[in-house]
Amino acid sequence: MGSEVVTAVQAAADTELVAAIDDAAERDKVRGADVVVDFTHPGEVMGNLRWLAENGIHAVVGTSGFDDARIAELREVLAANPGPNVLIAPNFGIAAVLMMNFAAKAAPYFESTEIVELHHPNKADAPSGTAYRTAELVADARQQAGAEPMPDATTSEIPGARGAEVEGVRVHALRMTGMIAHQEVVFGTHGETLRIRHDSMNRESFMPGVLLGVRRVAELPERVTVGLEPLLGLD
Ligand SMILES: NC(=O)C1=CN([C@@H]2O[C@H](COP(=O)(O)OP(=O)(O)OC[C@H]3O[C@@H](n4cnc5c(N)ncnc54)[C@H](OP(=O)(O)O)[C@@H]3O)[C@@H](O)[C@H]2O)C=CC1
Ligand SMILES: O=C(O)C1=N[C@H](C(=O)O)C[C@H](O)C1
Repeated sequence: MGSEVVTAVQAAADTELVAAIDDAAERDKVRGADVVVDFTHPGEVMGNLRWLAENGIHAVVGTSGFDDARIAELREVLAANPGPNVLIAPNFGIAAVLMMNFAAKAAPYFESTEIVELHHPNKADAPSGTAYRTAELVADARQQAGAEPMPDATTSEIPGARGAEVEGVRVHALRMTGMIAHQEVVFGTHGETLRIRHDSMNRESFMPGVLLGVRRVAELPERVTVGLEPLLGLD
């Protein structure tokens, strides 16, 4: 993803590349940048964001691994360092953002919702950040609608057979040679099912969203924004 960002930033007429680094020890090279784009590793990103906040640099983050606890920690870091904003996008694909938005809209109309995400086998984390965020959005929409818990009679299970549970929503992760990034949100109710599917065919597809974030992060009203939705008029 870092290489794709370098290409996209260099190709855009209104952005200039300051540096590209792949090691925390090289952070000094990005001093002077207005914005840093972070596609690193869930275990590294918080250290990077702390350093950027302390050095007054806006951050556009694609790295996965953000749960509520991390967001709360980040807000505390930013409160102690006035100035820069952080935009965290679980997925920069515009169609992926729409898929999550449509899933949240559909969720209250179905008894059951489960998420299947499919990625390349080099992915370090499971479930994907996109699946995690989708589960949060679905759970929130169901809660606001007063939905009952989803029916599930499973009493005997080989661990993992029913996937991971994120806020009551089951998430199933596949790692497959030949895949890039894909997700299907499956809804079921009496006599009807609905599937909302998103496919990323290449890594270039994330770049319009990344550039949108780079251009707009400084003007966001919140210090920490999760999701591209406000930049797309979808919030
Ligand atoms: N939001 C979105 O739309 C998308 C998000 N992602 C997410 O982005 C993340 C990265 O994905 P991907 O590019 O495929 O992963 P890669 O492992 O291919 O790349 C990560 C890079 O970050 C480097 N790195 C590790 N630590 C640091 C650090 N502290 N500072 C700077 N660089 C560092 C790694 O170096 P080294 O190899 O030497 O460790 C490596 O070059 C994942 O969490 C993934 O889920 C991916 C695609 C889209
Ligand atoms: O690692 C990836 O490839 C991707 N990571 C993000 C995620 O965890 O959701 C976004 C996209 O799915 C590609």
